[in-house]
Amino acid sequence: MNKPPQESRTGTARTSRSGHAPSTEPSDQDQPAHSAHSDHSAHSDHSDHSDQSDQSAERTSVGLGASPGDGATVPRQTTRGTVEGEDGAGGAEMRYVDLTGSREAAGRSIRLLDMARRLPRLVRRSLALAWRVDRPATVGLLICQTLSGIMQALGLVAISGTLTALLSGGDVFQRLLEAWPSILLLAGAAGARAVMGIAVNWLSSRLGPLMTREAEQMLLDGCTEVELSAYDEPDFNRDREAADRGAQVTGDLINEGQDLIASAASFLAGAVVLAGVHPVLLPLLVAASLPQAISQVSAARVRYLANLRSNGDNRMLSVLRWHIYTRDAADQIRAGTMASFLSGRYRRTVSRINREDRAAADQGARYSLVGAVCGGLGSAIVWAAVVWLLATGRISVGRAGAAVFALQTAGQSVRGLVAIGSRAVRTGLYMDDWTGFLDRAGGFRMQRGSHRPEPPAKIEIKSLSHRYAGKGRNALSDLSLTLHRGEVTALVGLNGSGKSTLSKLVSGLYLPTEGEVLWDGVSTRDADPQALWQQVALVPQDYARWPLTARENVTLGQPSPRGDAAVHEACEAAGADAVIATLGAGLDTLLAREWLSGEELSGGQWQRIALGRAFFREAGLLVLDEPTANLDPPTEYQIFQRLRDLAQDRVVLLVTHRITNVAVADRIVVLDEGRIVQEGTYQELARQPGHFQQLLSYQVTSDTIPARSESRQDPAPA
Ligand SMILES: Nc1ncnc2c1ncn2[C@@H]1O[C@H](COP(=O)(O)OP(=O)(O)OP(=O)(O)O)[C@@H](O)[C@H]1O
Repeated sequence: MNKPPQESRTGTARTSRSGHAPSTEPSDQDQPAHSAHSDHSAHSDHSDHSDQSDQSAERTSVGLGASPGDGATVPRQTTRGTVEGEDGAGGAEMRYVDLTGSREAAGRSIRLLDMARRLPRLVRRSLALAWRVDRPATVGLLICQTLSGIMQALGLVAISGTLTALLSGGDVFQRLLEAWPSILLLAGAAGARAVMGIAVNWLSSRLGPLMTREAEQMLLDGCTEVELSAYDEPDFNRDREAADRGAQVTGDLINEGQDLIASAASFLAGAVVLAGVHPVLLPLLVAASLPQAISQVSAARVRYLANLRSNGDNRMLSVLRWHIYTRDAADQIRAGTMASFLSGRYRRTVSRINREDRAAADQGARYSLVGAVCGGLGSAIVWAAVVWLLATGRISVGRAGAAVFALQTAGQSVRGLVAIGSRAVRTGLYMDDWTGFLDRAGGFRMQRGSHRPEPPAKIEIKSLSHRYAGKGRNALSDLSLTLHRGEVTALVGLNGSGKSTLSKLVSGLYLPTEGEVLWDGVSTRDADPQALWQQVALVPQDYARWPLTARENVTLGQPSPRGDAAVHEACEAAGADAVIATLGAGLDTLLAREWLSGEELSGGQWQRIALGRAFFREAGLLVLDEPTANLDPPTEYQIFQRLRDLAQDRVVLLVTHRITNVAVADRIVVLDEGRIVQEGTYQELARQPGHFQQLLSYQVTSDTIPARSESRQDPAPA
């Protein structure tokens, strides 16, 4: 089955076989909501939002997430330590590697103190990113937020002043006269706060998406800077997925940050008023809010951990969705009558997630209930204290009124602080994954030399061995070979003998685990990778089908100074000119059928475009890995005829199973189990007993296949 995209949301990295990154799957429905918060004191919706945010973060990351092909998928030990067999066939169901170990530990550390410790770092980090994407908006947001906080504090002081004046004894007119400055202040502060609120919303809804996109961009840039071998490492894939999820939620931090500041401001205002009424009230309020705060943090932790546990399943859902929704496998799902099998697996995965969610919801509700009961008792104590202070004449009626307002405001803000704080800390855990990945690029950042190679005259492979990450045996062992400019070298051998691996090592895509690949005497380790790849034209077995125009598919976005003339020349050499001629808008045609005005090509037509791509590139090394697998015989013939011309000023490495075609090569290298077992010209090897002769003997020709009339046992004539 075709691979799901590596980057389904952004559609940027490796593409599926069709090369069409699913532009909408699963992005739209799963995008974290960057909702503008119109009322900072309305905390009741936060937990919902945070849950959605967690869920969506999980799902969106999946799109980007590992494909079955990138090493991240293995039958998985479940949390109970067994391999689950739920596919109805008695076998182990494919599950993503449990990626949650270290993160689960981190999640368990969400405690009140830990939260308090992390918050300043989080605010700093989100401000730094905001500063990076839009400085004026960041400054504006900070100013408006601070002013809004001050207005809130002033409003509360004004309420207190108004109540004290109105509820004091004496003449009503006199009381009103005393109260009006406070009323004026109250109205002014409320008006100013409303305006600031609008400005804050405007600026944060401007900043949030910018921050998320910048975080994504930084992640994409980070990914292009890593060694190709990183993709073979489960750790890298795990960290990259986690980082992607982190990038998704960076924009949320701006909302969380502003909610935190708003809550802190209203708490401060309430605290100032309360402290003015009587010194015992504030500590009493904080103590009374503590149980509820602890229960909220506990509930948040339970939700976070449940999300972590469902990580792998969410990823699997995304992969299944990709295969079920998109056109890539639609024919095979139908012809293979797989629909009920796939949707059954989807349903089972969903029910596992539902189980986790339900358990978390039940547990969270239990915590909340205990918190609410304790909070209720705490409130009763605080209110009793106010009544007692009033009854014993320790505070006046006016002050008691002010205390009531202040208590409500401060109490609500303490709860808000804790709720938003726990959400922000969860966001911060995701963001840690993002920053950690960027700092280390998953530990695989390319660190090669600075030598800028010219088109190579000679590529020497010296005592080279290569072993892929996590593999118990070498893909290539102790291999030595020299490739020359002007020569076509063909690599032949059985499946898995190491041909593609060798071509990737020669191209500098991989660095050998032992030995060297020397381009004119300089190791690929010491060359600037970008400069080296400028000299590589590669047609891999699985070439990308970019959802770009035909022109861009050939130029790869790097046009020649000769313009379209060079594109047409390359296309002609690859037999792609005939393909271009059939396209509605010629080179401007978008090669993506699902997209508006796009056109779809056949497998062989795509292969011609991929070859045109390689011929267009003015590179010193041409690597063709099974370049004609999908071509019709005339085009295949044309390509092999062209190869000799192309080899005149470059090194050509050809990987093919079509043994009869390798006659075009100057030299044939036969690989078996990662070792060179034969080397020579076609004529030499064809005469020599050995692997090549065996391979040659399997080529289907009219001589080797018995004719139908000979093989058929015709009934004897009557
Ligand atoms: N990315 C990878 N990670 C781990 N192992 C790999 C990877 N790519 C290839 N291998 C392994 O390396 C060995 C050589 O693979 P390679 O693709 O080079 O063979 P090949 O000769 O090109 O095969 P084919 O003729 O089927 O294309 C195989 O055992 C394969 O499983």
